[in-house]
Amino acid sequence: MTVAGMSGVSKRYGDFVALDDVSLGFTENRIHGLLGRNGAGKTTIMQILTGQNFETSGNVEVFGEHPYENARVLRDVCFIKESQKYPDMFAVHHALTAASLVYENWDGELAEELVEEFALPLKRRIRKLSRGQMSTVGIIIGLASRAPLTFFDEPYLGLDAVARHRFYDRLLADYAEHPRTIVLSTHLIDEISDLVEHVTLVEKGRVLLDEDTDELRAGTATVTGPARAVEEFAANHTELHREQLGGLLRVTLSGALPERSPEDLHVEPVSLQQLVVRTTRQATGEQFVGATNEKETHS
Ligand SMILES: Nc1ncnc2c1ncn2[C@@H]1O[C@H](COP(=O)(O)OP(=O)(O)OP(=O)(O)O)[C@@H](O)[C@H]1O
Repeated sequence: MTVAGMSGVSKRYGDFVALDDVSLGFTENRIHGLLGRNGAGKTTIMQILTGQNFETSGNVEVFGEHPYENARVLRDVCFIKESQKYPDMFAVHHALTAASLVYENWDGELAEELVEEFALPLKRRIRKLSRGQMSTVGIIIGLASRAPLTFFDEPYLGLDAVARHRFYDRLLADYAEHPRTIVLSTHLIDEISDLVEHVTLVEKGRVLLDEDTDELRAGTATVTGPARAVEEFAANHTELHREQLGGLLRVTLSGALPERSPEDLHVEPVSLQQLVVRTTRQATGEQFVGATNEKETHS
């Protein structure tokens, strides 16, 4: 069941089109990855779904209703973002107390455990916190709120790799015990590729991919071999990427791939990071020649 979605949504700021006919849905009790380059429109999508912004046209529904100024909907929604503002005098414990009053599923014990685990100074004023500590406040609120619909918009800024992985582990463990709908927007695709069950990729205000992670992986492969054999295999598939390696050709393909491939071809899975980069390049018509120009991280 879709708990939050939009269909045919556009968002304009003056002449600028931030969202262009976007249709997507976030399914109940799933971890979703909302991916895309800087300025793609991810935050705008999350703002609209959390009633903090308004679509120019199209339909938006969260728990069956429009979220804007809708207390009934918004009490079940938690939006964690880097730019969260707190009153000047607020210390960390004030922020946690405020959150405990807002979210009816708030788990105070979990919040306490996380404060200890992330070594967060409870009495320190929020404006004195380091960037990573600020992110930790958001992560703790996002997890302990147990809101049926939780958005994390790049929740890790300033956090070191150990703390980020602690967050992913905690998120997964808590989600296993208390399933809910979680939308994670991030640029660190490799780090979350085993976490997200569904991927929505946006680019320049349009949706490029909206698919379950398993299906995406199953429907994509990199095929390497003698050029003619690869060309034959590649016919009738969408080509995301092509590299010539001397006499060999390597292509990344998407679409229903045959279960068996000819013996002279080497077929490898594609990481989510590669898939996202290649799909985005293909959609934007960016051409990269040869392997040396590839600045991708491989997982
Ligand atoms: N209030 C505004 N007025 C004008 N343009 C805006 C406004 N808010 C956002 N935009 C533009 O809309 C586009 C989408 O922005 P958005 O913040 O949704 O991107 P994003 O995918 O979250 O990017 P990032 O990964 O860099 O955070 C950007 O080009 C941004 O500059």
